[in-house]
Amino acid sequence: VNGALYTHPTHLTSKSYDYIICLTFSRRSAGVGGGVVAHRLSENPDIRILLIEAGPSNEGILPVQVPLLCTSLNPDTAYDWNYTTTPQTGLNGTVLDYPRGRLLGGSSSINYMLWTRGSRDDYDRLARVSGDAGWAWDALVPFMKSVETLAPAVDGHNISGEVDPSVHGTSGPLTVSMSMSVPTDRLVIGATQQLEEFPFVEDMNSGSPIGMGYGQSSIRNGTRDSSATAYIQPALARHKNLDVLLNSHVLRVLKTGSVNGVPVFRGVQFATSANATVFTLNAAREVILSAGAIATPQLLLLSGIGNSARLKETGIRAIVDLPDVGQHMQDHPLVANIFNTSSQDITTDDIQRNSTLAAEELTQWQTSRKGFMTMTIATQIGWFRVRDNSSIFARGDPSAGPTSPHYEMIISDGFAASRETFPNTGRFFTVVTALVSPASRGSVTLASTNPFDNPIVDPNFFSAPVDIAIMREAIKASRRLVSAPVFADYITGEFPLLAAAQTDAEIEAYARSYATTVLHPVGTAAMSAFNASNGVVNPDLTVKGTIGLRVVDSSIFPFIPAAHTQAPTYIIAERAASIIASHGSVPFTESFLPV
Ligand SMILES: Cc1cc2nc3c(=O)[nH]c(=O)nc-3n(C[C@H](O)[C@H](O)[C@H](O)COP(=O)(O)OP(=O)(O)OC[C@H]3O[C@@H](n4cnc5c(N)ncnc54)[C@H](O)[C@@H]3O)c2cc1C
Repeated sequence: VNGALYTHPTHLTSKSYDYIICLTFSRRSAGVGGGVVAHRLSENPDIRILLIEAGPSNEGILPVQVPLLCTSLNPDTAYDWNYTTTPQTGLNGTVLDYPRGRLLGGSSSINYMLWTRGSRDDYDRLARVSGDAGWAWDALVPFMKSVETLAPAVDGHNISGEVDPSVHGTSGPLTVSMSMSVPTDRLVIGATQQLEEFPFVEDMNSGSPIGMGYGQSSIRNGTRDSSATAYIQPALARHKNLDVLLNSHVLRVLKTGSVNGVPVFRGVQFATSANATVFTLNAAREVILSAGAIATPQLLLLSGIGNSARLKETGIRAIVDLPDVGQHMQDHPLVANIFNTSSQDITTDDIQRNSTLAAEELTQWQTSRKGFMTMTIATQIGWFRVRDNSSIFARGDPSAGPTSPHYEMIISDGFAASRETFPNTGRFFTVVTALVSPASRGSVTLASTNPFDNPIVDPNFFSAPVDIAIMREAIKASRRLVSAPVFADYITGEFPLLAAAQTDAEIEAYARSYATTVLHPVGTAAMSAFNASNGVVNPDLTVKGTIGLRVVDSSIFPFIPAAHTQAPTYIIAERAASIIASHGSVPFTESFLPV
């Protein structure tokens, strides 16, 4: 009993599907959002599901499997959409690479695997904004747990006190595990005991993340776990009602009729390349867009769903006037603060420089799934708030509430900067500071009506004054962290770029010169209440003003969670799958009206 994986549209043996998922629908489908939904829906043998992915399979690609090789998957690779941003005014006009995964599993097949859910207040705000109590933290805990199986650390070290098993799942499809131990663990945790400002947090996935704690990652047995490996492939192996079509680029969704004047969108157009044959399929029940926060708004706009006036200017027939499509984009900017060290231990810096050592580590990974290759980019992660009465909040505090941080520290036992040159000698310690509750808003808009042209991506970093002010405070905090007595013999100085930034103005200039993105776009198809005049999707994730069309991916967050965004996306996709499968009390039934 198994589903089928097709590599070309002409190979499809069926033309009849209840649900067509244009990647990311989670649990037995592709991308994070798409994979989860496909997996869950395929548990019902009475419905047929087709998942369409633009990219190739995730299988047999070594850097996709080996955690430490994750950074080699972008930019400009065959598995990356290779988007770039507009020149960022807040970053002195810099154009940033903007990777997104283009293979089965989507960005979860190329990401850095950090596993963070966000805070209680993040989800309670989502519930408030959407008017649906089902999106609140307490209501979502069962879905959070249903994603995960918590596993022991890859090196077998005792993880008691590093994670709270009671907040985790024990039988979900995706494995969450702790990294191997490294010598700097003792220093970072020591600093939490010496400096009140940086308390230790046993488990940052409990809803109250404030503090510094051990990082958790989507890694199973030293190998990347993704929506492809955890959701799609197991569903294909178990259920014959799921088909996956690879190498097929969805061009747009099509209006297939209307009910009482409401347009029905159950058609999907796709092609293998720009000049190839265009195929069309209709879903009996729904089309689910799970193409991620860049491609989902692009597909909606190409389908005539967006700001009607602007669509007409572009030459696209406007069908549904939803001005918020592609607007309100949010992302997390980061600055990598590098410190020189006196380290006498082998670190990832040595592996980066020494190809013989790297080859030995890879051999060790291949034979035993142990060693440095099982590590991702962080050992510890910290989540902190600027004090509430700070003058930088004169125009309001952008965080979701007291359990939500303003900034994050990602600790790396090595040189972890993408916009600075890796020196030939020396060992380093990096405190990446990321702005996790930003007030800036950007956009995704069409560059042309050609679905194969990349859209215009503008995260608009640091356009809100409070954002650069929080980043400045975060950078200062990184200095205070490494000034803890426990680091005295270890940190020997600051990397020159950081060292030169001393006054507030210099620190802000340093941030604008060296900031890049954590790659967490959201908000471009934002959820709002059923009766709201703004927003793109309803609380059940159906697209407003349509029948038969839903979005399940990271674009639906109206506010960016103060977290790395894969876990939040798996979580919303789990609930979405449950809403779809149960046809709940929500007005989902409209989607079943005959066309
Ligand atoms: C390099 C990188 C590192 C990251 N690191 C982390 C991390 O450590 N921790 C974390 O929590 N998050 C991380 N993220 C973010 C995280 O991976 C995303 O938030 C998450 O994958 C979003 O899921 P999604 O379903 O919205 O979109 P995606 O996972 O991007 O899936 C979208 C899917 O749709 C497909 N698609 C797009 N357009 C079309 C089309 N027209 N036709 C057919 N298919 C299409 C894509 O190929 C892809 O498979 C990282 C992201 C990147 C890119």
